[in-house]
Amino acid sequence: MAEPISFSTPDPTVRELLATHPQLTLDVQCGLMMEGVPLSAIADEVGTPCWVMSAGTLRARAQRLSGAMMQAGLSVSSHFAVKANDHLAILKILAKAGLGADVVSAGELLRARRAGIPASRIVFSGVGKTEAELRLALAEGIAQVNVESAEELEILSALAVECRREMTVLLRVNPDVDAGTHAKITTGVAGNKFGVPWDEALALYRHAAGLPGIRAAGYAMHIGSQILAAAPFRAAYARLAALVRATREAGLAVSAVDCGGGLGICYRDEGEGSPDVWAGVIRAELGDLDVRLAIEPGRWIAAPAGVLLSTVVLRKAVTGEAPFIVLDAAMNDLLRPSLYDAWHGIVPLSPRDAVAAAETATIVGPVCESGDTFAQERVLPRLERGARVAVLDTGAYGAVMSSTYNARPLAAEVLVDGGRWSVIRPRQSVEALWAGETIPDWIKHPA
Ligand SMILES: Cc1ncc(COP(=O)(O)O)c(C=O)c1O
Ligand SMILES: N[C@@H](CCCC[NH3+])C(=O)O
Repeated sequence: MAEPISFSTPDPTVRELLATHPQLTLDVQCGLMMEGVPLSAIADEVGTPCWVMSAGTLRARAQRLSGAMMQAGLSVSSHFAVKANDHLAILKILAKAGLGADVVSAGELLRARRAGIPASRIVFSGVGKTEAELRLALAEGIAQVNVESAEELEILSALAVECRREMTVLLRVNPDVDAGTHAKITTGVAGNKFGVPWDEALALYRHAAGLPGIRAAGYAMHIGSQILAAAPFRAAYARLAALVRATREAGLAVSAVDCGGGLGICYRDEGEGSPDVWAGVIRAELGDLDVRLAIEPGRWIAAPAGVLLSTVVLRKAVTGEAPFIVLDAAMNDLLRPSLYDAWHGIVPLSPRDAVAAAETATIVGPVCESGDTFAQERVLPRLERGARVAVLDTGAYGAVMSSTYNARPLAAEVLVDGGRWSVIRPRQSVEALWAGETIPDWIKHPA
């Protein structure tokens, strides 16, 4: 019989991870804890797979970010990138912490409004806003639309005139700066679909300033996500500052600059993006422009606040190779490893989930895709059938990117807040999967 691993001296793979994840603690008896709540108790009651979010971590990180901006002497509006986590409870917590919303669809706009975020604190980004979405933005009277092309500008102007409204517009500029992140989440190099090429931006801004229904107020930028170094931000903001100065020299007013989001977190051992460094770069490059400054953080605030709980369905031995550990969570729940080869920490929930010393194993989901792999040949405490684990840093781009592929219902969602916790979205039923589907009569009853 294997000796249980002592959680008072946890396995080094677990210890190293938890050293960079202070939002989670380890209790000798109860195992992994979030805000004093044993995650195994949530798994017992709600079952797995199950997303768990920490309200306290969300609040602390939102405060840490705005504190860093203030410390740098900046007055910056923060608009949470709703795409990172659009649950109403999460948006409500962040709204109460003083954040507005950066939205990219009518659905996100309406979610933000539903969560109580005032229209005056909502900005609308995105490369392909439909006419219906722009009409909604005008009708709601949101703070600003970040326009991404000459074509969008014309459409918005015509709609604003038709609706007898005026919309504040920031032109999203593509600075052609490599954010040094994964190619699929890089948005600010030439060839990306996002924004207006920076050397064409002034001409378009001049045009915008003369269009009816449009109030050209400034420029926006977002160069990518999971950015850990200061250099890409510095290079991009320097281009933005030069553009603001050139625009003013051309006799046009500029009153606002939106710096985008993108600050990265520590998934493994890479260290996390520093809010102080980010604030310092904004201050150095844009601080003396006398403009309203804004940021659009998503991942940095929400990712470390969440975990995905899962159970080992079975161990599959492969002669001469690392065994497969098949979880009940899959790529339909957490897509990031399949889509970006993203690394997420995996930690046993309690001492009884990790009964033997570490081994090398490949952690997969049950979906019929070879890409449904959470971790390739990872050294982890040995996980037996029925063992439960937490997949870390899934509070951003986790539940929001889920699908029901392979007819797998959406997982339950739980919110922990101090000692309390509550299910904030029950597990989807199997029946709900086909609830909206109909079979035409001519197929049901062929003549
Ligand atoms: C326009 C825009 N703003 C903000 C964000 C948020 O980025 P992050 O979650 O990396 O902070 C994104 C996503 O990358 C985005 O596309
Ligand atoms: N979905 C990406 C981030 C993309 C951000 C959207 N521009 C991720 O999970 O890392």
